[in-house]
Amino acid sequence: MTSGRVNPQFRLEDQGIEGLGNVYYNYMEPALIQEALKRDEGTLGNGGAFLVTTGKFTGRSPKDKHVVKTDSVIDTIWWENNAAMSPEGFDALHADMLEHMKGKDYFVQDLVGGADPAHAINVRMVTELAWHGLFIRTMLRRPDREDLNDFVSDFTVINCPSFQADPAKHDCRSETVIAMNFDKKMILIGGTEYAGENKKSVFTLLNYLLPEKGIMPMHCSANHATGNPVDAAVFFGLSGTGKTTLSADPARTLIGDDEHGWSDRGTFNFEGGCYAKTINLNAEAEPEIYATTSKFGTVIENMVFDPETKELDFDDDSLTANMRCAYPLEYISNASSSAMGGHPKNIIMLTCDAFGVLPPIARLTPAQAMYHFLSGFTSKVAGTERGVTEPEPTFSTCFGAPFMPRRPEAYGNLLREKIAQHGATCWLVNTGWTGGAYGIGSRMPIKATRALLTAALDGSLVEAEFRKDSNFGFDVPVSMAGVPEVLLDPRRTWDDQAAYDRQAEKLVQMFSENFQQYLPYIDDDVKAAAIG
Ligand SMILES: Nc1ncnc2c1ncn2[C@@H]1O[C@H](COP(=O)(O)OP(=O)(O)O)[C@@H](O)[C@H]1O
Ligand SMILES: C=C(OP(=O)(O)O)C(=O)O
Ligand SMILES: [Mn+2]
Repeated sequence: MTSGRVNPQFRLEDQGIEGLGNVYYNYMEPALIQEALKRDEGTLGNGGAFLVTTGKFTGRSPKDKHVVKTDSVIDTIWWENNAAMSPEGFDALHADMLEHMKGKDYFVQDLVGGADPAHAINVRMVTELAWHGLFIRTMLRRPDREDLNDFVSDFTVINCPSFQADPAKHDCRSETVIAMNFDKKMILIGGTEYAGENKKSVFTLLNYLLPEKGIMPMHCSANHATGNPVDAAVFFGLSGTGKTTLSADPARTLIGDDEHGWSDRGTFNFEGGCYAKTINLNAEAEPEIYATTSKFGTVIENMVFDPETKELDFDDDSLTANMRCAYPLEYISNASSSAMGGHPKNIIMLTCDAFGVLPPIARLTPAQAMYHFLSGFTSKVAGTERGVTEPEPTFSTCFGAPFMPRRPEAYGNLLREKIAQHGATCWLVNTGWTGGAYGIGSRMPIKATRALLTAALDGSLVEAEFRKDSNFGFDVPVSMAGVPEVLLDPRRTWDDQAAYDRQAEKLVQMFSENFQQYLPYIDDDVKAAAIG
């Protein structure tokens, strides 16, 4: 049996996917929730939210992500960062997955990645779980119902959590697999229920496709001054650094919380929804995000709740610290309906410094911005990747290495050209530790980060007095209304200032060692901005 709305010329059979049980094409939210409940995939929460747990996998499995080594991509993929899979391994995986799918029900969502129609791609998501259908429908962009009648996908993603890969046969690392085949225009996901893999696969795909069109794909959130889309800002950052939290600013209009493109026309969201962390989510501090957790269709992943009242426990991280809610952009009252904005006037690079060395904000020259973008210094935050249980310092180039199929310079050079062309002001913002390293100090108060960002974005911060940081060479404001002055000078926040100096020296050394790999690829001005 098949039901729902689909292009009659582009059914699963037309893609060689046959022998399934029931196929549900483009079911809308209430119908997906009904099917998910029927299958006991989760439970209904307050306001019609849908609550699920994902078992063993509650974060991404970056080591299980593979790119298929076909001739057409052999010279463009950054193989040091992307595990290869042989075409033969992929074909075996594909065949075995299709066999495994036989007789089982599947959900198909025909969706769009990219809010700017000029640069959008059609993505068909085929999911074993009804709630994965609901998740990805929430997260990507939903075409008009009528447009489904002639929808043909550019790429197809099949997500089958009950499938277990065989490393010997499928040329992968474990039973969990995310395999991207750019020639066959297909992504196969197996052995994990963590919903984030769905959206980050599409992101990785766009990160591959868009640079060829001169579009800079960015792991960033974005917003603009309310009433003035031309005054846009982007916030780069690896998972857990504050993209979602800091872009939801009541004083500004939200463009998106995680993945954007920068074209000749300005910034555009790839997605139509947000995916926020709910750990310690607080109604006073984050009222808008908090409110989405009791709205219809919000997908709530791995949160502990009271079975009688369905009340959520925001402090209980016993399932994972990476508990999440996924909701459509419209659930944030000041979200942009077009999900587009102008060329970024300000570029923020968020870093979660677990060493407590970096200042809460620093102004970067364009060369320093390029240096920090390529370096991507930050921490992996607990729960976001399998095996990470406490903040783990890392250099994640482009602030999103796990999602970058091309070499870092491909993205770095595009960003650099665009910064030069549009005269963006760049900032490095530490949302990590202050008053000592992780274990001694504390996380930067969100209030201070917000106050500094507000001043950066409204133009008042550039007027402040700055000091040149002797370790890192960037400009740090000396004082700012609403922010305790001591906070601006991390050395003074430490009890033991000699210990600060030692830690800073160590970090400078780490930057310098990490950057060696980029020296052959960069210009002299960026070399001059290098640290150490
Ligand atoms: N100074 C700060 N700035 C931003 N986030 C902070 C700060 N201090 C603590 N946090 C917490 O860190 C987490 C940031 O996560 P999130 O905004 O989801 O990051 P991302 O979207 O980049 O993955 C949130 O749980 C937030 O409450
Ligand atoms: C969905 C994710 O992204 P982020 O934490 O950057 O929002 C993830 O890393 O799994
Ligand atoms: Mn986020």
